[in-house]
Amino acid sequence: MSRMELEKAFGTLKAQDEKAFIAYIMAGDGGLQNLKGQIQSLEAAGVSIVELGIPFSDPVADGPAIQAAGQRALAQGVTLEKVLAELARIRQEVSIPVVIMTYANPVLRLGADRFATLAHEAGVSGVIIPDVPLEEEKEFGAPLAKYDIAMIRFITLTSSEARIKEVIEGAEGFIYAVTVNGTTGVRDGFEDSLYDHLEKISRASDVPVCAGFGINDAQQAEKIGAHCDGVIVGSRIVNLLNAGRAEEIKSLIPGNRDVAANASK
Ligand SMILES: O=P(O)(O)OC[C@@H](O)[C@@H](O)c1c[nH]c2ccccc12
Repeated sequence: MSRMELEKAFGTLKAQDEKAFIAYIMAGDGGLQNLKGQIQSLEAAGVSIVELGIPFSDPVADGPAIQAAGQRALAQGVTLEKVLAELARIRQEVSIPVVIMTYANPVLRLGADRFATLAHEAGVSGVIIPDVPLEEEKEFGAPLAKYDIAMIRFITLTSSEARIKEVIEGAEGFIYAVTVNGTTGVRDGFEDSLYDHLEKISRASDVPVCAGFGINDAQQAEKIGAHCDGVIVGSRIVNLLNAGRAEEIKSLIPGNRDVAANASK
C-alpha cells in the first residue's frame, strides 16, 4: 500500500459526498495483540483512515488522554519496530489505509531509511511526524517517497499566509489542519474564525484537508467537516477503547445519527 490508498479513499468519499473520519489510536494500548481487532472494529464502525500513534516518552504535542495511552503502551514494551512488524503481519486482514503518527526520535533511532522500508512492508500509506518542520522534512520524506508513502504536513491556526502557501505546495496525502492552539484533547469549543480558515486552506490545496484536535462528538465532527474534507478524532476514541466501550465509536461518526441517538438513550 502507499499514498494511492489515501487518494482512493478520499476519492470514494467525495463521489459519495461524504467526509473522511480519521480515527487516531495509540498502538499497543491494550496490548499489540489487540491491534488487529481494534483496527477491524474501527473499519466496521465506518472509519475511513486509521492514524496509528507510536508511544514515545516525550510526546510534546499530546494532551493527557493520548499521553496516558502512550504510557500504557510503553509499559507493555511497545516500540515503533514492534508496531511495524505487527502491522506487516496483519496487513492482509486490514483494508482501510493506515497512517503512522510518531515523533522524530523513534524514527531516527531506527534510521529514516530502515523506517521507510519497514513502513512499506507494513503497508503504511502515510506518516505524520509533528516535531519535524518543513525545513527538516527531507531527511524523513525522501526515503518514504521511494515507496510512495505520503509525508503529511500540518497547518496551525497561527501559520502565516506565506507558511500556508509553502505547506500546500508539494503537500502529500492530506493536510492536517490543527483546530486549536495547544496540545491534543477535548475542548469546550472552537473559534468562529476556524471555519473560514479551513475553507481558505481547502480552496488553496490540491490534497484533501482534514481538521483535528478537540473534536469530541458527531455534532462537532459534522460542523467542522462541512468546511473541509474530513476530521480527525483521537482522545475521545482512545478513552472509549480504554474503557472497553469500542462499540460507541460508531456514534462519533456523522451519518451514523441513528446509532448516536440510540447510544445516548
Ligand atoms: O485527541 P484529539 O484532540 O481528538 O486530536 C487528535 C490527535 O490526538 C491525534 O491526531 C494526535 C495524537 N498525537 C498527536 C500529536 C500531534 C498532532 C496530532 C496528534
